[in-house]
Amino acid sequence: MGVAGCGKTSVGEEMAQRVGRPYLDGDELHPTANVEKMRQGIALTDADRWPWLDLVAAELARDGALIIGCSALKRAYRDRIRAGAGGPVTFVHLEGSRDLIAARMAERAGHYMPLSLLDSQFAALEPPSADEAISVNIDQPLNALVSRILAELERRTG
Ligand SMILES: Nc1ncnc2c1ncn2[C@@H]1O[C@H](COP(=O)(O)OP(=O)(O)OP(=O)(O)O)[C@@H](O)[C@H]1O
Ligand SMILES: O=C(O)[C@H](O)[C@@H](O)[C@H](O)[C@H](O)CO
Repeated sequence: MGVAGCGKTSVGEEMAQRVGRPYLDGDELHPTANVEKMRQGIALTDADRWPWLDLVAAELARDGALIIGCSALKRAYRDRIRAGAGGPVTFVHLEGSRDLIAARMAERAGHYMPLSLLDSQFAALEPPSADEAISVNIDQPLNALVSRILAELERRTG
């Protein structure tokens, strides 16, 4: 979880490869209207996000081993996913500064999400506390970042 451009896809795909689990990008579950809104530089509302969050939860209910990338910016969104998943969900927050994420988004080509929406992403973000999620700083190479997450998951779940 985390704001646009924080690394959900990159980290999720790398984690999936390392642990041999499937990865699904939450972006693929957005209704077309949501994608069109974002493409036009209009931030999603709660009403836009609820049906999408329910699809994310349904995927987790279908496969509890799934690694899924989802912004899950607000506490209520995470609660909705937990409730719909019907089993334990571990959130990993990819934390980074606005400047670092803006720089990475500016370099990324071919994505519908415009840099202009980044401030609205940070405005909506309710960072999870330590008892709600694992938080990792994204200012490190991808491999190190994924190793840190896997070590923390191992420490928590054994
Ligand atoms: N640890 C890292 N170090 C350097 N670059 C990174 C790292 N993680 C991701 N990136 C780069 O940052 C950009 C954003 O990453 P990515 O697309 O994975 O983020 P995202 O959270 O999935 O974005 P969105 O939610 O907008 O789809 C990409 O160009 C990616 O290659
Ligand atoms: O909740 C939201 O506003 C959206 O999910 C966005 O975060 C994007 O889907 C994603 O991050 C792509 O950039």
